[in-house]
Amino acid sequence: MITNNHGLILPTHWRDFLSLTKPRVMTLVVFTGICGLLAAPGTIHPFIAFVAILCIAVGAGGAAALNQWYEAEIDAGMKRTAQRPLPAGRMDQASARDFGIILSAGSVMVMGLGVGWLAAVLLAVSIVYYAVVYTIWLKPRTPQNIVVGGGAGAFPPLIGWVAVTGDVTLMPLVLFAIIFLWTPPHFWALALFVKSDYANVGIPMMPVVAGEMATRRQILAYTVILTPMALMPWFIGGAGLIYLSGAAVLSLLFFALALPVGLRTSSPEDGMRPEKRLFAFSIVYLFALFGILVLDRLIAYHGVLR
Ligand code: HEM
Ligand SMILES: CC(C)=CCC/C(C)=C/CC/C(C)=C/COP(=O)(O)OP(=O)(O)O
Repeated sequence: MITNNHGLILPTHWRDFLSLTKPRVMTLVVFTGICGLLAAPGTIHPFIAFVAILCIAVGAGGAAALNQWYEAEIDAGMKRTAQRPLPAGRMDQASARDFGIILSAGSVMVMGLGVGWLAAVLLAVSIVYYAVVYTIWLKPRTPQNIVVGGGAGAFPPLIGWVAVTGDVTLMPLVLFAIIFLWTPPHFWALALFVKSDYANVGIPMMPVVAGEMATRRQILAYTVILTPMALMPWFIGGAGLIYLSGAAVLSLLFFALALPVGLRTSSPEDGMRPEKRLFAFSIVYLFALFGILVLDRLIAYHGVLR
């Protein structure tokens, strides 16, 4: 039992600590980290690989806890986030902050000592990027917050890759760029249907500041440039034809779903179904794209399925 900021005694369940790590969102973060690790050329002891992935998961969770510690008041004002442990009063701020610091610092230390210091530095950069650069600096200030801030979520495959190879080459930078360009359509599709939430708490998300139409055009623009980047692993010789075909089909589908969202000219009255569909598919897209990359690489490196 702990006392929250309103002086109330409320039980903090272990599940509240788990939810501070945003486990559902982080599944994709961790998955792309695993894929970066599996797609990298080279070998890594399975136990060290496990430690590397655990550190990415724990570090991302720590950064998410720090994000929620800093944003407790904002979260209280939005329907989507009001039931989180801090705004709902199930946890005090110091516990969330300390939990976030311990997970963040612990994951970087273990990564450095157990896996390698380049991977640890990249993990530290991504944590600071999400918890400080995005959350504290960009998010409350500019509608470009998620364009720049999205870089934080693009680090995991790079970290996974570096855990194996120990250095940064073109291929993991392309994987970084894919997630970087994927983030705007992913988030702005959602922002279009939760726009009023962000407006209520004064967060300058793109649909709030530039309007719905400008956001729609930008979703389309990022989807268009995402496509060549998604195919890039094949062009630079980092992936084979299995990946190329999968990436082409997925990108075509993504574009087909972004088109009705991007080309709308009037305020929709269909419950924002195309926007919801695009948001849902954005998640399937990234899971599938990275999954196919791993399949392609496992076949190339080890002749799996041969
Ligand atoms: C600055 C960049 C990003 C922003 C602002 C953003 C925002 C959001 C928001 C608001 C949600 C709704 C779910 C929730 O309430 O937490 C969501 C869902 C999700 N995001 Fe993102 N996201 C970003 C980048 C990413 C990245 C880089 C990944 C993974 C690579 C990711 C993976 C997911 C997943 C898997 C979900 C679905 C979670 C569920 O099923 O509830 N997001 N995102
Ligand atoms: C390894 C490492 C540190 C990875 C970081 C991963 C990362 C930056 C993921 C971004 C995904 C995310 C939870 C965005 C939510 O934005 P928000 O916090 O603005 O959403 P909210 O409104 O739901 O709080």
